[in-house]
Amino acid sequence: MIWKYSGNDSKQAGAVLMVQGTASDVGKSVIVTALCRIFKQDGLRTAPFKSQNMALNSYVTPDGLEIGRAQGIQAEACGIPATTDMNPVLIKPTGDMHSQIVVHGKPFQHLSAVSYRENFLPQAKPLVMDALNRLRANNDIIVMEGAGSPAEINLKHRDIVNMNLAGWADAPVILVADIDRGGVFAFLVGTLELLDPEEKVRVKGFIINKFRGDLSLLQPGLDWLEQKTGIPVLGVLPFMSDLEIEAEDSVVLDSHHSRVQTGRDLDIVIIRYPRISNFTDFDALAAELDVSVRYVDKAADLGTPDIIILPGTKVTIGDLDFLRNRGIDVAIQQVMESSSQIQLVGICGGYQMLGTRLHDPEGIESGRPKEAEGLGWLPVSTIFTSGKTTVRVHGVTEGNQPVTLYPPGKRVPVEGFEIHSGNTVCDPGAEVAHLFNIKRASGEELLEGAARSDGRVFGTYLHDLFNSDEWRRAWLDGVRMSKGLEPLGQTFSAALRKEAAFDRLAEHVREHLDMERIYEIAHLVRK
Ligand SMILES: NC(=O)CC[C@H](N)C(=O)O
Repeated sequence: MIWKYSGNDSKQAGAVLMVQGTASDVGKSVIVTALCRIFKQDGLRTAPFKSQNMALNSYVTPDGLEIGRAQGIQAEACGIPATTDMNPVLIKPTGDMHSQIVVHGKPFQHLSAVSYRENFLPQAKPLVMDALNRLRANNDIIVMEGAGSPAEINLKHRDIVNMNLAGWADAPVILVADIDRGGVFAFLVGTLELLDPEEKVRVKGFIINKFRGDLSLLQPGLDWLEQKTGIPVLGVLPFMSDLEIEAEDSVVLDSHHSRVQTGRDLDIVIIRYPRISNFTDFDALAAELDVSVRYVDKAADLGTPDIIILPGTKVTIGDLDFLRNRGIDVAIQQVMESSSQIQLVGICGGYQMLGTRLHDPEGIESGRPKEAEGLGWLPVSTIFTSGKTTVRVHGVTEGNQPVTLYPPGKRVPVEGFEIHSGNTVCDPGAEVAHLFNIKRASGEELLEGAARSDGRVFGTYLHDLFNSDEWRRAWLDGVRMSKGLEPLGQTFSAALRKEAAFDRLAEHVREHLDMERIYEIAHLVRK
């Protein structure tokens, strides 16, 4: 079936449809992901767009630029390579009311919240509109996503991501509310109440998300809502507990991700510091049937895991202070001494922490020059410089690494991406075994990562590493064998699992939303 955009500027452009929410975490990005997959399934060239994203969870585009993770994943749901046009402005909070502002995939400036609002935002309209218009020129529909709530009356006049943007793009808006947290009618009616009349008329439908219960009990409320507002409810989406779609924001770690699974053979602890980056790196581990993953931010909760992982962090020295203030460094030391089987792993910022020293003479990470001693598990040091490496990589395991990590002599393929300002080198006179022989998408080849000779401690810059199926299983099986357990030998394909999750999500959303009406709202007509 062929759909055609019949809107005002239909000659040169694709359709636009915008999803906004009554609050953060109501499920906007998952609904955008679902719509992206549905439109793609229906044969439309589809792209996601979020003008400005605030997140520490990043995605590296095939051309080596950084955008918000959610837009990268949504591009995958659309079946297209991600570009920075899909998220031209990324705000990465570094703490102290400051953020690194990433524009079209490259660090632009470190700005305070006030200076971002007063100096950056007034100039940002052409930047975001050019990006959107490029996407429209090459696609049949752009699924746009708002941020937070469009009714933050104190912020509205400088808005570039909610109703102002909808106005510039003449985009119809669907407003999503989360019924699970309660107050759904007040959220919807209250949001409309706080919009200006010309903003209000942009709202063409509601979606009630995360519903658990009996629809017949909700129906009178929905009828009332439609009557009161004159805006249709496009559907009620039942709560989906096993989404298996990467979450956008680490607030989800407060809920389902931190739930403790028990009775699994391998217990993995991920240290959760305040500026954890790319926490979705560990989703594939959590999906292994013999693994439980726990996020821990207190020394007392460490227990005696089989593997401790220090994940990536936006601010390595700051989060290292956090870890020390909470005694987590000492607790890790004690756990490591309690058994010779436990492994300690660092990813990116976590790898940097495992070393002996961290130098930030220019204040790249937090705006102030800093120096710190590392945890001292690996004889490597890190220096932060203004150049930021953002690149996809692929490679194989190095031949000479400690045999405890993999079957000796076997080269196992790995892939992932790097996002860091720090550069890590071996300390003078020391020796480490490298983990991987990698090739960056930029062409450079290098030996990456470092392992202690007994293989119990290792660190790498590679995010997304655990989605390398054969490597993930070989490593976990090595840990199993060190515990006297049989290797499983079998695993799943993380890539196929992701595809299946997109399709399952799309099916769920199709079943419960009035898609015909949504096509109409987007001015898409069958030809
Ligand atoms: N992604 C990360 O963990 C980044 C680590 C560190 N903040 C750096 O920029 O080098």
